[in-house]
Amino acid sequence: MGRTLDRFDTASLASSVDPLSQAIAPPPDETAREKAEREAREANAKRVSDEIDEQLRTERAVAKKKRKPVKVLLLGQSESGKSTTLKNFQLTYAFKAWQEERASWRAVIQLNLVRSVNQILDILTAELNGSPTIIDQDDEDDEGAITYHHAHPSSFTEKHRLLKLRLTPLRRVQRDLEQRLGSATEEPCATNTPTVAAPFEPQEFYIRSTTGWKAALDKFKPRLSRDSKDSKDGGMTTAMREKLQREADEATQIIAGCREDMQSIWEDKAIREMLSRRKMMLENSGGFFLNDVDRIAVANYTPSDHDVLRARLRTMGVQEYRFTFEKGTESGHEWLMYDVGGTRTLRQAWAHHFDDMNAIIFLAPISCFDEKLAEDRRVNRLEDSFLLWKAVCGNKLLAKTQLILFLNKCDLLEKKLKAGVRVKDSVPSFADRANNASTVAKYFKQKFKDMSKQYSTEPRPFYCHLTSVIDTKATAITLGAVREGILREHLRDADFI
Ligand SMILES: Nc1nc2c(ncn2[C@@H]2O[C@H](COP(=O)(O)OP(=O)(O)OP(=O)(O)O)[C@@H](O)[C@H]2O)c(=O)[nH]1
Ligand SMILES: [Mg+2]
Repeated sequence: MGRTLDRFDTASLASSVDPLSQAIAPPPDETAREKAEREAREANAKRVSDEIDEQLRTERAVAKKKRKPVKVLLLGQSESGKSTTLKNFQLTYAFKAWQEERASWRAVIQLNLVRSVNQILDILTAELNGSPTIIDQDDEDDEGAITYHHAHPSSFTEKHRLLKLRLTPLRRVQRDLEQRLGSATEEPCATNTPTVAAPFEPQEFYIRSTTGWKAALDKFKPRLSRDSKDSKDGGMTTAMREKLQREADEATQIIAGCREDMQSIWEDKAIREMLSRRKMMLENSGGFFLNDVDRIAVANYTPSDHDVLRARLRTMGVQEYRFTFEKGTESGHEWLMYDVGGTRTLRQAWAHHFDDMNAIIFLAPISCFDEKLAEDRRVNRLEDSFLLWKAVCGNKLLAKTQLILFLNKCDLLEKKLKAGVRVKDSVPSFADRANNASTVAKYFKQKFKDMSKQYSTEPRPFYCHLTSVIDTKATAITLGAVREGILREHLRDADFI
Protein backbone atom coordinates (compact mmCIF):
# COMPACT_ATOMS: atom_id res chain seq x y z
CA MET A 1 0.00 0.00 0.00
CA GLY A 2 2.80 2.36 1.14
CA ARG A 3 4.84 1.59 -2.02
CA THR A 4 1.83 2.35 -4.15
CA LEU A 5 1.41 5.73 -2.46
CA ASP A 6 5.08 6.50 -3.05
CA ARG A 7 4.76 5.77 -6.74
CA PHE A 8 1.64 7.95 -6.95
CA ASP A 9 3.38 10.89 -5.24
CA THR A 10 6.38 10.71 -7.54
CA ALA A 11 4.13 10.63 -10.69
CA SER A 12 1.98 13.56 -9.53
CA LEU A 13 5.13 15.54 -8.77
CA ALA A 14 6.49 14.81 -12.28
CA SER A 15 3.25 15.91 -14.01
CA SER A 16 3.10 19.19 -12.07
CA VAL A 17 6.40 20.32 -13.70
CA ASP A 18 5.38 21.60 -17.14
CA PRO A 19 8.24 20.78 -19.53
CA LEU A 20 7.52 23.90 -21.64
CA SER A 21 7.57 26.24 -18.62
CA GLN A 22 10.70 24.48 -17.54
CA ALA A 23 12.30 25.05 -20.93
CA ILE A 24 11.48 28.76 -21.10
CA ALA A 25 11.94 29.53 -17.43
CA PRO A 26 14.79 31.99 -16.74
CA PRO A 27 17.95 30.36 -15.48
CA PRO A 28 17.98 30.36 -11.69
CA ASP A 29 21.31 32.22 -11.59
CA GLU A 30 20.22 35.02 -14.09
CA THR A 31 21.86 38.40 -13.46
CA ALA A 32 19.93 41.70 -13.68
CA ARG A 33 21.56 42.53 -17.05
CA GLU A 34 20.77 39.12 -18.48
CA LYS A 35 17.19 39.53 -17.28
CA ALA A 36 16.84 42.91 -19.03
CA GLU A 37 18.26 41.47 -22.29
CA ARG A 38 15.97 38.46 -22.12
CA GLU A 39 12.90 40.62 -21.57
CA ALA A 40 13.86 42.86 -24.52
CA ARG A 41 14.23 39.75 -26.71
CA GLU A 42 10.82 38.47 -25.60
CA ALA A 43 9.13 41.84 -26.23
CA ASN A 44 10.63 41.96 -29.71
CA ALA A 45 9.46 38.41 -30.48
CA LYS A 46 5.94 39.31 -29.33
CA ARG A 47 5.88 42.41 -31.53
CA VAL A 48 6.92 40.35 -34.59
CA SER A 49 4.29 37.73 -33.76
CA ASP A 50 1.57 40.41 -33.36
CA GLU A 51 2.57 41.93 -36.68
CA ILE A 52 2.25 38.57 -38.42
CA ASP A 53 -1.18 38.04 -36.85
CA GLU A 54 -2.29 41.48 -38.01
CA GLN A 55 -1.01 40.83 -41.52
CA LEU A 56 -2.87 37.52 -41.66
CA ARG A 57 -6.06 39.23 -40.50
CA THR A 58 -5.73 41.91 -43.23
CA GLU A 59 -4.96 39.33 -45.90
CA ARG A 60 -8.04 37.37 -44.87
CA ALA A 61 -10.16 40.56 -45.07
CA VAL A 62 -8.75 41.43 -48.50
CA ALA A 63 -9.29 37.89 -49.74
CA LYS A 64 -12.86 38.02 -48.43
CA LYS A 65 -13.41 41.37 -50.12
CA LYS A 66 -11.86 40.02 -53.28
CA ARG A 67 -14.29 37.15 -53.27
CA LYS A 68 -17.17 39.60 -52.87
CA PRO A 69 -18.25 40.51 -56.37
CA VAL A 70 -17.45 43.98 -57.67
CA LYS A 71 -20.61 45.79 -58.68
CA VAL A 72 -20.72 48.21 -61.58
CA LEU A 73 -23.74 50.13 -62.86
CA LEU A 74 -23.94 51.47 -66.41
CA LEU A 75 -25.90 54.70 -66.76
CA GLY A 76 -26.69 57.13 -69.56
CA GLN A 77 -29.48 58.10 -71.92
CA SER A 78 -30.88 55.67 -74.46
CA GLU A 79 -28.48 54.78 -77.28
CA SER A 80 -25.53 56.18 -75.35
CA GLY A 81 -23.70 52.83 -75.66
CA LYS A 82 -24.31 51.15 -72.27
CA SER A 83 -25.12 47.70 -73.64
CA THR A 84 -22.30 48.04 -76.15
CA THR A 85 -19.86 48.74 -73.30
CA LEU A 86 -21.13 45.65 -71.53
CA LYS A 87 -20.58 43.60 -74.69
CA ASN A 88 -16.98 44.89 -74.73
CA PHE A 89 -16.46 43.69 -71.15
CA GLN A 90 -17.71 40.28 -72.18
CA LEU A 91 -15.58 40.20 -75.32
CA THR A 92 -12.44 41.23 -73.41
CA TYR A 93 -12.81 39.29 -70.16
CA ALA A 94 -15.30 36.46 -70.72
CA PHE A 95 -14.61 35.37 -74.26
CA LYS A 96 -16.06 31.87 -73.85
CA ALA A 97 -19.44 33.28 -72.80
CA TRP A 98 -19.19 35.80 -75.64
CA GLN A 99 -18.53 33.07 -78.21
CA GLU A 100 -21.50 31.07 -76.97
CA GLU A 101 -23.79 34.06 -77.35
CA ARG A 102 -22.45 35.46 -80.62
CA ALA A 103 -24.44 33.26 -83.01
CA SER A 104 -27.72 34.20 -81.37
CA TRP A 105 -27.23 37.85 -82.39
CA ARG A 106 -27.88 36.86 -86.00
CA ALA A 107 -31.64 37.46 -85.70
CA VAL A 108 -31.08 40.92 -84.18
CA ILE A 109 -28.70 41.92 -86.97
CA GLN A 110 -31.11 40.62 -89.60
CA LEU A 111 -33.88 42.65 -87.96
CA ASN A 112 -31.69 45.78 -87.88
CA LEU A 113 -30.97 45.35 -91.60
CA VAL A 114 -34.56 44.66 -92.61
CA ARG A 115 -35.74 47.62 -90.55
CA SER A 116 -33.48 50.04 -92.41
CA VAL A 117 -34.82 48.74 -95.74
CA ASN A 118 -38.42 49.05 -94.55
CA GLN A 119 -37.74 52.60 -93.34
CA ILE A 120 -36.58 53.48 -96.84
CA LEU A 121 -39.62 51.75 -98.34
CA ASP A 122 -41.95 53.77 -96.06
CA ILE A 123 -40.56 57.02 -97.34
CA LEU A 124 -40.45 55.81 -100.92
CA THR A 125 -44.12 54.80 -100.68
CA ALA A 126 -45.03 58.24 -99.33
CA GLU A 127 -43.10 59.92 -102.13
CA LEU A 128 -44.63 57.71 -104.81
CA ASN A 129 -48.10 58.47 -103.45
CA GLY A 130 -47.24 62.15 -103.37
CA SER A 131 -48.21 62.36 -99.69
CA PRO A 132 -46.34 64.83 -97.50
CA THR A 133 -45.42 62.87 -94.39
CA ILE A 134 -42.63 62.12 -91.95
CA ILE A 135 -41.62 64.15 -88.98
CA ASP A 136 -38.35 66.01 -89.39
CA GLN A 137 -35.49 63.95 -87.98
CA ASP A 138 -33.23 66.61 -86.52
CA ASP A 139 -34.52 70.02 -87.28
CA GLU A 140 -33.07 72.38 -84.66
CA ASP A 141 -35.72 75.04 -84.74
CA ASP A 142 -38.82 72.91 -84.75
CA GLU A 143 -39.03 72.46 -80.94
CA GLY A 144 -40.65 69.10 -81.51
CA ALA A 145 -43.24 70.41 -83.92
CA ILE A 146 -44.21 68.22 -86.83
CA THR A 147 -42.84 69.48 -90.13
CA TYR A 148 -43.88 67.99 -93.44
CA HIS A 149 -41.77 67.12 -96.39
CA HIS A 150 -43.19 67.43 -99.82
CA ALA A 151 -42.79 64.50 -102.09
CA HIS A 152 -40.77 64.50 -105.29
CA PRO A 153 -42.40 61.57 -107.08
CA SER A 154 -40.91 62.64 -110.40
CA SER A 155 -37.44 61.41 -109.34
CA PHE A 156 -38.67 57.84 -109.34
CA THR A 157 -39.15 55.40 -112.18
CA GLU A 158 -40.66 51.99 -112.82
CA LYS A 159 -37.47 50.49 -111.35
CA HIS A 160 -38.33 51.95 -107.93
CA ARG A 161 -41.89 50.62 -108.04
CA LEU A 162 -40.57 47.19 -108.90
CA LEU A 163 -37.98 47.30 -106.13
CA LYS A 164 -40.66 48.29 -103.67
CA LEU A 165 -42.82 45.39 -104.77
CA ARG A 166 -40.03 42.82 -104.68
CA LEU A 167 -38.93 43.92 -101.20
CA THR A 168 -42.46 43.62 -99.73
CA PRO A 169 -41.79 40.20 -98.09
CA LEU A 170 -39.35 41.99 -95.76
CA ARG A 171 -42.33 43.56 -93.98
CA ARG A 172 -43.42 40.16 -92.77
CA VAL A 173 -39.87 39.20 -91.86
CA GLN A 174 -39.63 42.33 -89.67
CA ARG A 175 -42.95 41.54 -87.96
CA ASP A 176 -41.92 37.92 -87.30
CA LEU A 177 -38.50 38.81 -85.96
CA GLU A 178 -39.93 41.54 -83.72
CA GLN A 179 -42.48 39.14 -82.35
CA ARG A 180 -39.87 36.55 -81.59
CA LEU A 181 -37.36 38.92 -80.06
CA GLY A 182 -39.96 40.68 -77.90
CA SER A 183 -40.45 44.19 -76.61
CA ALA A 184 -36.76 45.13 -76.70
CA THR A 185 -37.12 45.58 -80.44
CA GLU A 186 -39.56 48.48 -80.08
CA GLU A 187 -37.91 51.87 -80.31
CA PRO A 188 -39.49 54.60 -78.19
CA CYS A 189 -42.13 56.83 -79.77
CA ALA A 190 -42.00 60.60 -79.57
CA THR A 191 -44.33 61.94 -76.92
CA ASN A 192 -45.51 65.36 -75.91
CA THR A 193 -46.01 64.37 -72.29
CA PRO A 194 -43.44 66.28 -70.22
CA THR A 195 -40.73 64.01 -68.85
CA VAL A 196 -37.78 64.87 -66.65
CA ALA A 197 -34.20 63.80 -67.14
CA ALA A 198 -33.68 62.15 -63.76
CA PRO A 199 -36.78 60.98 -61.96
CA PHE A 200 -34.74 59.01 -59.46
CA GLU A 201 -37.44 58.48 -56.83
CA PRO A 202 -37.81 54.72 -56.50
CA GLN A 203 -41.15 53.37 -57.61
CA GLU A 204 -43.28 51.20 -55.39
CA PHE A 205 -43.49 48.34 -57.83
CA TYR A 206 -40.29 47.27 -59.35
CA ILE A 207 -39.00 44.13 -60.96
CA ARG A 208 -35.33 43.36 -61.36
CA SER A 209 -35.01 41.61 -64.65
CA THR A 210 -32.22 39.17 -65.16
CA THR A 211 -33.51 38.21 -68.55
CA GLY A 212 -34.16 41.09 -70.98
CA TRP A 213 -32.32 40.68 -74.23
CA LYS A 214 -30.55 37.65 -72.82
CA ALA A 215 -33.90 35.88 -72.81
CA ALA A 216 -34.64 37.11 -76.31
CA LEU A 217 -31.29 35.84 -77.52
CA ASP A 218 -31.53 32.51 -75.72
CA LYS A 219 -34.35 31.55 -78.05
CA PHE A 220 -31.89 31.81 -80.89
CA LYS A 221 -29.10 29.81 -79.31
CA PRO A 222 -28.11 26.70 -81.26
CA ARG A 223 -29.78 23.58 -79.90
CA LEU A 224 -27.68 21.72 -77.33
CA SER A 225 -28.95 18.22 -78.02
CA ARG A 226 -30.47 16.71 -81.13
CA ASP A 227 -31.35 13.38 -79.48
CA SER A 228 -34.29 13.51 -77.14
CA LYS A 229 -37.57 14.72 -78.55
CA ASP A 230 -38.94 16.38 -75.43
CA SER A 231 -35.78 17.31 -73.59
CA LYS A 232 -35.90 20.85 -72.19
CA ASP A 233 -33.17 23.29 -73.00
CA GLY A 234 -33.38 26.83 -71.60
CA GLY A 235 -37.05 26.31 -70.72
CA MET A 236 -37.94 25.27 -74.27
CA THR A 237 -38.86 21.86 -75.54
CA THR A 238 -37.11 20.44 -78.57
CA ALA A 239 -40.32 20.86 -80.55
CA MET A 240 -40.49 24.57 -79.70
CA ARG A 241 -36.86 25.00 -80.62
CA GLU A 242 -37.38 23.22 -83.93
CA LYS A 243 -40.29 25.52 -84.75
CA LEU A 244 -38.14 28.56 -84.00
CA GLN A 245 -35.35 27.13 -86.10
CA ARG A 246 -37.74 26.61 -89.05
CA GLU A 247 -38.97 30.20 -88.76
CA ALA A 248 -35.42 31.51 -88.47
CA ASP A 249 -34.41 29.54 -91.58
CA GLU A 250 -37.40 30.92 -93.46
CA ALA A 251 -36.51 34.53 -92.52
CA THR A 252 -32.91 33.90 -93.57
CA GLN A 253 -34.05 32.50 -96.95
CA ILE A 254 -36.26 35.54 -97.64
CA ILE A 255 -33.51 37.96 -96.66
CA ALA A 256 -31.00 36.11 -98.86
CA GLY A 257 -33.52 36.18 -101.72
CA CYS A 258 -33.75 39.99 -101.41
CA ARG A 259 -30.00 40.56 -101.32
CA GLU A 260 -29.57 42.19 -104.72
CA ASP A 261 -32.69 44.32 -104.43
CA MET A 262 -31.58 45.58 -101.01
CA GLN A 263 -28.23 46.51 -102.49
CA SER A 264 -29.90 48.25 -105.46
CA ILE A 265 -32.22 50.34 -103.34
CA TRP A 266 -29.40 51.44 -101.01
CA GLU A 267 -27.06 52.33 -103.88
CA ASP A 268 -29.73 54.14 -105.91
CA LYS A 269 -29.02 57.84 -106.54
CA ALA A 270 -32.65 59.00 -106.34
CA ILE A 271 -33.12 57.14 -103.05
CA ARG A 272 -29.95 58.69 -101.56
CA GLU A 273 -31.13 62.11 -102.67
CA MET A 274 -34.53 61.46 -101.04
CA LEU A 275 -32.89 60.45 -97.75
CA SER A 276 -30.56 63.42 -97.67
CA ARG A 277 -33.46 65.79 -98.50
CA ARG A 278 -35.21 64.39 -95.43
CA LYS A 279 -32.02 64.57 -93.35
CA MET A 280 -32.23 60.84 -92.72
CA MET A 281 -28.69 59.85 -91.73
CA LEU A 282 -29.41 56.12 -91.53
CA GLU A 283 -25.71 55.30 -91.55
CA ASN A 284 -25.13 57.25 -88.33
CA SER A 285 -27.79 55.43 -86.36
CA GLY A 286 -27.33 52.28 -84.32
CA GLY A 287 -27.90 48.95 -86.02
CA PHE A 288 -27.03 50.16 -89.52
CA PHE A 289 -26.00 47.25 -91.76
CA LEU A 290 -26.95 48.32 -95.28
CA ASN A 291 -23.30 48.60 -96.29
CA ASP A 292 -22.85 44.93 -95.40
CA VAL A 293 -25.76 43.40 -97.31
CA ASP A 294 -23.58 41.12 -99.45
CA ARG A 295 -22.10 39.56 -96.33
CA ILE A 296 -25.20 39.44 -94.12
CA ALA A 297 -27.97 38.51 -96.58
CA VAL A 298 -26.68 34.98 -97.14
CA ALA A 299 -28.03 31.64 -95.97
CA ASN A 300 -25.02 30.77 -93.81
CA TYR A 301 -24.42 34.17 -92.23
CA THR A 302 -22.71 34.14 -88.84
CA PRO A 303 -22.11 37.45 -87.07
CA SER A 304 -18.60 38.73 -86.50
CA ASP A 305 -17.58 40.33 -83.19
CA HIS A 306 -17.86 43.74 -84.81
CA ASP A 307 -21.38 42.98 -86.13
CA VAL A 308 -22.53 42.10 -82.62
CA LEU A 309 -21.12 45.33 -81.20
CA ARG A 310 -22.94 47.33 -83.85
CA ALA A 311 -26.25 45.50 -83.41
CA ARG A 312 -29.00 47.48 -81.76
CA LEU A 313 -31.44 45.98 -79.26
CA ARG A 314 -32.98 48.21 -76.65
CA THR A 315 -32.58 47.40 -72.96
CA MET A 316 -35.83 47.15 -71.04
CA GLY A 317 -35.77 47.41 -67.24
CA VAL A 318 -32.58 46.64 -65.38
CA GLN A 319 -30.51 43.64 -66.34
CA GLU A 320 -27.92 41.95 -64.22
CA TYR A 321 -24.90 40.24 -65.77
CA ARG A 322 -22.44 38.05 -63.97
CA PHE A 323 -18.93 37.98 -65.32
CA THR A 324 -16.39 35.51 -64.19
CA PHE A 325 -12.96 36.58 -65.32
CA GLU A 326 -11.57 33.80 -67.47
CA LYS A 327 -7.90 34.73 -67.35
CA GLY A 328 -5.25 36.85 -65.62
CA THR A 329 -4.70 37.47 -61.93
CA GLU A 330 -8.42 38.03 -61.44
CA SER A 331 -9.31 34.66 -62.93
CA GLY A 332 -12.39 33.25 -61.24
CA HIS A 333 -13.31 36.57 -59.63
CA GLU A 334 -16.87 37.66 -60.18
CA TRP A 335 -18.15 41.05 -61.28
CA LEU A 336 -21.79 42.01 -61.39
CA MET A 337 -22.71 44.55 -64.01
CA TYR A 338 -26.07 46.24 -64.24
CA ASP A 339 -27.31 47.51 -67.59
CA VAL A 340 -30.35 49.76 -67.55
CA GLY A 341 -32.79 51.11 -70.09
CA GLY A 342 -31.92 54.74 -70.82
CA THR A 343 -35.18 56.21 -72.13
CA ARG A 344 -36.71 58.75 -69.79
CA THR A 345 -39.59 56.56 -68.65
CA LEU A 346 -37.23 53.73 -67.71
CA ARG A 347 -34.97 55.84 -65.48
CA GLN A 348 -37.13 55.38 -62.37
CA ALA A 349 -35.60 51.94 -61.94
CA TRP A 350 -32.06 53.29 -61.67
CA ALA A 351 -32.18 54.48 -58.06
CA HIS A 352 -32.83 50.97 -56.77
CA HIS A 353 -29.20 50.21 -57.55
CA PHE A 354 -27.56 53.33 -56.17
CA ASP A 355 -26.77 52.17 -52.64
CA ASP A 356 -24.35 49.29 -53.08
CA MET A 357 -22.39 49.96 -56.27
CA ASN A 358 -18.60 50.06 -56.37
CA ALA A 359 -18.60 52.20 -59.48
CA ILE A 360 -20.79 53.79 -62.11
CA ILE A 361 -19.79 54.05 -65.74
CA PHE A 362 -21.76 56.97 -67.13
CA LEU A 363 -22.01 57.22 -70.90
CA ALA A 364 -22.66 60.49 -72.70
CA PRO A 365 -22.62 60.39 -76.51
CA ILE A 366 -20.93 63.62 -77.56
CA SER A 367 -21.76 63.29 -81.24
CA CYS A 368 -25.39 64.04 -80.34
CA PHE A 369 -24.97 67.78 -79.73
CA ASP A 370 -27.39 68.56 -82.59
CA GLU A 371 -29.90 65.72 -82.04
CA LYS A 372 -33.19 65.35 -80.19
CA LEU A 373 -34.29 62.56 -77.84
CA ALA A 374 -36.34 59.92 -79.64
CA GLU A 375 -38.83 59.86 -76.76
CA ASP A 376 -39.19 63.64 -76.47
CA ARG A 377 -38.32 65.61 -79.57
CA ARG A 378 -38.23 68.91 -77.72
CA VAL A 379 -35.12 67.89 -75.78
CA ASN A 380 -31.59 68.17 -77.11
CA ARG A 381 -29.68 64.95 -76.43
CA LEU A 382 -26.52 66.61 -75.12
CA GLU A 383 -28.60 68.82 -72.83
CA ASP A 384 -30.32 65.66 -71.53
CA SER A 385 -26.91 64.09 -70.80
CA PHE A 386 -25.84 67.24 -68.90
CA LEU A 387 -28.99 67.12 -66.75
CA LEU A 388 -28.50 63.43 -66.03
CA TRP A 389 -24.83 63.88 -65.14
CA LYS A 390 -25.63 66.71 -62.73
CA ALA A 391 -28.30 64.55 -61.08
CA VAL A 392 -25.96 61.56 -60.75
CA CYS A 393 -23.10 63.69 -59.35
CA GLY A 394 -25.41 65.38 -56.88
CA ASN A 395 -27.19 62.25 -55.68
CA LYS A 396 -26.43 61.71 -51.97
CA LEU A 397 -26.58 57.91 -52.26
CA LEU A 398 -23.76 58.11 -54.77
CA ALA A 399 -21.56 60.52 -52.81
CA LYS A 400 -18.90 57.84 -52.22
CA THR A 401 -19.35 55.90 -55.45
CA GLN A 402 -16.61 56.07 -58.03
CA LEU A 403 -17.92 57.79 -61.17
CA ILE A 404 -16.29 57.10 -64.52
CA LEU A 405 -17.43 59.14 -67.49
CA PHE A 406 -17.26 57.85 -71.06
CA LEU A 407 -17.65 60.61 -73.63
CA ASN A 408 -18.76 58.17 -76.28
CA LYS A 409 -19.35 58.06 -80.03
CA CYS A 410 -16.17 60.05 -80.76
CA ASP A 411 -16.04 58.33 -84.19
CA LEU A 412 -19.44 59.75 -85.09
CA LEU A 413 -18.44 63.16 -83.73
CA GLU A 414 -15.45 63.20 -86.08
CA LYS A 415 -17.60 62.09 -89.02
CA LYS A 416 -20.22 64.70 -88.33
CA LEU A 417 -17.73 67.55 -88.03
CA LYS A 418 -15.95 66.46 -91.20
CA ALA A 419 -19.32 66.54 -92.99
CA GLY A 420 -19.47 70.24 -92.10
CA VAL A 421 -21.85 70.30 -89.11
CA ARG A 422 -20.91 73.26 -86.88
CA VAL A 423 -21.09 72.84 -83.10
CA LYS A 424 -21.76 76.51 -82.42
CA ASP A 425 -25.05 76.28 -84.35
CA SER A 426 -26.38 73.95 -81.63
CA VAL A 427 -24.20 74.98 -78.69
CA PRO A 428 -23.80 78.78 -78.92
CA SER A 429 -21.35 78.87 -75.98
CA PHE A 430 -18.85 76.93 -78.13
CA ALA A 431 -18.52 80.19 -80.08
CA ASP A 432 -15.65 80.46 -82.54
CA ARG A 433 -13.43 77.69 -81.27
CA ALA A 434 -11.96 75.35 -83.91
CA ASN A 435 -14.68 73.02 -85.18
CA ASN A 436 -12.59 69.83 -84.94
CA ALA A 437 -13.07 66.66 -82.88
CA SER A 438 -10.27 67.22 -80.39
CA THR A 439 -11.29 70.82 -79.57
CA VAL A 440 -14.96 69.85 -79.30
CA ALA A 441 -14.20 66.82 -77.09
CA LYS A 442 -11.94 68.93 -74.85
CA TYR A 443 -14.64 71.58 -74.54
CA PHE A 444 -17.38 69.10 -73.57
CA LYS A 445 -15.02 67.27 -71.20
CA GLN A 446 -14.36 70.51 -69.33
CA LYS A 447 -18.12 71.13 -69.09
CA PHE A 448 -18.69 67.71 -67.53
CA LYS A 449 -15.73 68.26 -65.19
CA ASP A 450 -17.09 71.62 -64.03
CA MET A 451 -20.49 70.05 -63.38
CA SER A 452 -18.91 67.22 -61.39
CA LYS A 453 -17.11 69.75 -59.21
CA GLN A 454 -20.15 71.95 -58.77
CA TYR A 455 -22.78 69.30 -58.09
CA SER A 456 -20.94 66.53 -56.20
CA THR A 457 -21.89 66.58 -52.53
CA GLU A 458 -18.32 65.61 -51.55
CA PRO A 459 -15.08 66.24 -53.47
CA ARG A 460 -14.44 63.40 -55.92
CA PRO A 461 -11.85 62.73 -58.62
CA PHE A 462 -12.95 63.22 -62.23
CA TYR A 463 -12.29 60.11 -64.33
CA CYS A 464 -13.08 60.60 -68.00
CA HIS A 465 -12.38 58.63 -71.17
CA LEU A 466 -13.00 59.61 -74.78
CA THR A 467 -14.45 56.48 -76.36
CA SER A 468 -15.92 54.87 -79.45
CA VAL A 469 -17.13 51.66 -77.90
CA ILE A 470 -17.63 49.93 -81.24
CA ASP A 471 -13.83 50.04 -81.58
CA THR A 472 -12.99 46.87 -79.67
CA LYS A 473 -9.20 47.31 -79.53
CA ALA A 474 -9.26 50.85 -78.16
CA THR A 475 -12.10 49.96 -75.79
CA ALA A 476 -10.19 46.95 -74.41
CA ILE A 477 -7.39 49.34 -73.37
CA THR A 478 -9.87 51.75 -71.76
CA LEU A 479 -11.60 48.90 -69.94
CA GLY A 480 -8.23 47.68 -68.65
CA ALA A 481 -7.62 51.07 -67.04
CA VAL A 482 -11.19 51.25 -65.73
CA ARG A 483 -10.94 47.78 -64.24
CA GLU A 484 -7.66 48.58 -62.49
CA GLY A 485 -9.14 51.78 -61.06
CA ILE A 486 -12.27 50.06 -59.78
CA LEU A 487 -10.27 47.20 -58.24
CA ARG A 488 -7.87 49.61 -56.54
CA GLU A 489 -10.77 51.40 -54.85
CA HIS A 490 -12.37 48.08 -53.97
CA LEU A 491 -9.20 46.84 -52.28
CA ARG A 492 -8.55 50.17 -50.59
CA ASP A 493 -11.93 49.69 -48.89
CA ALA A 494 -10.79 46.22 -47.86
CA ASP A 495 -7.55 47.55 -46.34
CA PHE A 496 -9.60 50.06 -44.47
CA ILE A 497 -11.60 47.24 -42.90
N1 LIG B 1 -20.59 54.52 -84.28
C1 LIG B 1 -20.78 54.23 -82.99
N2 LIG B 1 -21.88 53.55 -82.64
C2 LIG B 1 -22.04 53.26 -81.33
C3 LIG B 1 -21.11 53.67 -80.33
N3 LIG B 1 -21.56 53.23 -79.14
C4 LIG B 1 -22.71 52.59 -79.36
N4 LIG B 1 -23.00 52.61 -80.69
C5 LIG B 1 -24.18 52.01 -81.35
O1 LIG B 1 -25.32 52.69 -80.89
C6 LIG B 1 -26.41 51.79 -80.74
C7 LIG B 1 -26.98 51.94 -79.35
O2 LIG B 1 -26.07 51.45 -78.40
P1 LIG B 1 -26.57 50.66 -77.10
O3 LIG B 1 -25.34 50.18 -76.42
O4 LIG B 1 -27.61 49.69 -77.47
O5 LIG B 1 -27.23 51.85 -76.28
P2 LIG B 1 -27.85 51.79 -74.80
O6 LIG B 1 -27.25 52.92 -74.06
O7 LIG B 1 -27.69 50.44 -74.23
O8 LIG B 1 -29.39 52.12 -75.12
P3 LIG B 1 -30.71 51.67 -74.29
O9 LIG B 1 -30.64 50.21 -74.08
O10 LIG B 1 -31.86 52.09 -75.14
O11 LIG B 1 -30.67 52.46 -73.01
C8 LIG B 1 -25.86 50.40 -81.03
O12 LIG B 1 -26.25 50.01 -82.32
C9 LIG B 1 -24.37 50.56 -80.96
O13 LIG B 1 -23.69 49.70 -81.83
C10 LIG B 1 -19.95 54.39 -80.75
O14 LIG B 1 -19.09 54.78 -79.97
N5 LIG B 1 -19.86 54.64 -82.09
MG1 LIG C 1 -29.03 48.99 -73.74
